[in-house]
Amino acid sequence: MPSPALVIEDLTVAYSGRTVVDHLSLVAEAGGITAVLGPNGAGKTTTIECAEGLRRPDSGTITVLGDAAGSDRARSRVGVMLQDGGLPMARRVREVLALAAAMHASPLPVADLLARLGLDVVATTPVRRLSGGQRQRLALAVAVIGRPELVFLDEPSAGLDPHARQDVWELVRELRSDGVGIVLTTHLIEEADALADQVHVLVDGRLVESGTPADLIARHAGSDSQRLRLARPLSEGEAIELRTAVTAVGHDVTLDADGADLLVRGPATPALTLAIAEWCDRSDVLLRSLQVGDGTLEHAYLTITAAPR
Ligand SMILES: Nc1ncnc2c1ncn2[C@@H]1O[C@H](COP(=O)(O)OP(=O)(O)OP(=O)(O)O)[C@@H](O)[C@H]1O
Repeated sequence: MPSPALVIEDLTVAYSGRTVVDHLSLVAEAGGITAVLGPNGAGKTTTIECAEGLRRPDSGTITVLGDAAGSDRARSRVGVMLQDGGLPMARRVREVLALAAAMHASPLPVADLLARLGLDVVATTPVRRLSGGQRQRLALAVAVIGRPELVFLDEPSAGLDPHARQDVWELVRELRSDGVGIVLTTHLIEEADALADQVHVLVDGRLVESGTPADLIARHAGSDSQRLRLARPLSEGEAIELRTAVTAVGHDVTLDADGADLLVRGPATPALTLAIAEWCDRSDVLLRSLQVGDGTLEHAYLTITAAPR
């Protein structure tokens, strides 16, 4: 078995005395797609920046392709998707990619990459005139042009339209079939489900769950929870009323309300479904969907991140 692409051991990072990554250990296999998930502020970007060698940890060790993170050898074999700030705004798209290609011994052909990511139509456009999604795709192109062995992608399809997202997913899958390891962060659970071989979930700087998407679904999206999606977020008063309505009909039923997405934990029964529907009718709230033990990664993710710690 090849050695892992990334090994993080006991990583701790604090900002002004506040610990944001807390004794974190995780492994990303070579040639696979590893997704790092977690709520806003969980420490994902901080962790990835340490692995990229862009941020110095307070303690812990990170090994990238067998070398210390941030070492010249590790950097030369890794591709990093820079956010907007990293792109030269005055340069034209093709020029940016040509410059990036010139820094590598055996780069991918610039024209091919432009076409694959739908950037050929803006090849002569200055970066500052690109849309958010086009900049995102250019940043991805810069990350992969040097044929890296491991690529770090921070929210690779954030802000992309559905077609552009499919193009990015296709490129990521092609990289994997070429044996490239990919570590990505995302808030799109659908993206992790579509791409990831392994998923790690961070909450408050700690690793709280790891496994394949199927493992996580089996462990956390059983029939003992139901997910509701409402047409609008509930007020605090409405959330209390709905909580009262569902707990009145079931033993051990609890409700987590976060915006318009709600998680009802407890045995699914027809009485519970009726209580939810009746409450929606009384309160004039449209129920967009109700999934019972739906077996999706999103359901598992919501259960994992809602659990009290
Ligand atoms: N340079 C910094 N100085 C101080 N605090 C920081 C700095 N960078 C990040 N933080 C804090 O560290 C915590 C973790 O941030 P980080 O960006 O790693 O989280 P994240 O999981 O990537 O979040 P998001 O999903 O919102 O991008 C947050 O509370 C953030 O406010």
